[in-house]
Amino acid sequence: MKKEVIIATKNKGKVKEFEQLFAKVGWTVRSLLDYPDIPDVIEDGVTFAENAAKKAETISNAFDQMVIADDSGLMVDALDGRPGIYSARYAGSDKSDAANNEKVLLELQDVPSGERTARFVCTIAVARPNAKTIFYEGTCEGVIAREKAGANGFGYDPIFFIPELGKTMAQLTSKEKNERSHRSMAINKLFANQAEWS
Ligand SMILES: O=c1nc[nH]c2c1ncn2[C@H]1C[C@H](O)[C@@H](COP(=O)(O)OP(=O)(O)OP(=O)(O)O)O1
Ligand SMILES: [Mg+2]
Repeated sequence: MKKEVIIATKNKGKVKEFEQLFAKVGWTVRSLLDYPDIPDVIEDGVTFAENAAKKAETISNAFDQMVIADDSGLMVDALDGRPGIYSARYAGSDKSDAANNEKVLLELQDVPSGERTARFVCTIAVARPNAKTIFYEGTCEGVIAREKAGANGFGYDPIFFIPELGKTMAQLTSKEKNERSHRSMAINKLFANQAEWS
């Protein structure tokens, strides 16, 4: 039988990437996009891990089965790590990627090239009935560009420039993004440690 995993997310960009990443091991992905009536989980933790755990555990309790959640975001050194856990709603409650990107670009307007370092962080939580939630983290280093470039991906991808490739994350193919992204690094750890959760 084909294996199936539930990911506690409503983010279409994440769902697409998880589908691609889990396809490598022959698993299919269900997400909260398949269950539109499930209310949003309030992300009131103070760390990526707390928010990931809350999303995974709430939905695991609802389905009484293993559920994976992803809490992720952009940490900009010149902004003392912001937007961090507030990445999704950085420019307001409507979670607009365009507005979030504009806000970061504006805040970094006067920051010189050498000081625009940033990283994407992804914490994945695996929640199971009657078991301790476990976590896998991945990061991806880059710098904040001067302007948006590229149309692939989602979120802050158009302003996240990877110097070694000379491209923003949004200029990468999904295969290229999946070879280096914070999300794929966390998922690789999850796959490598399957004995811990299955
Ligand atoms: O690969 C990425 N490429 C670009 N931007 C990214 C990426 N990964 C996370 N991000 C940004 C998007 C969002 O502004 C925030 C995640 O916020 P986060 O709360 O984890 O997700 P969300 O609210 O969009 O969906 P959900 O909570 O249902 O999983 O970080
Ligand atoms: Mg969220």
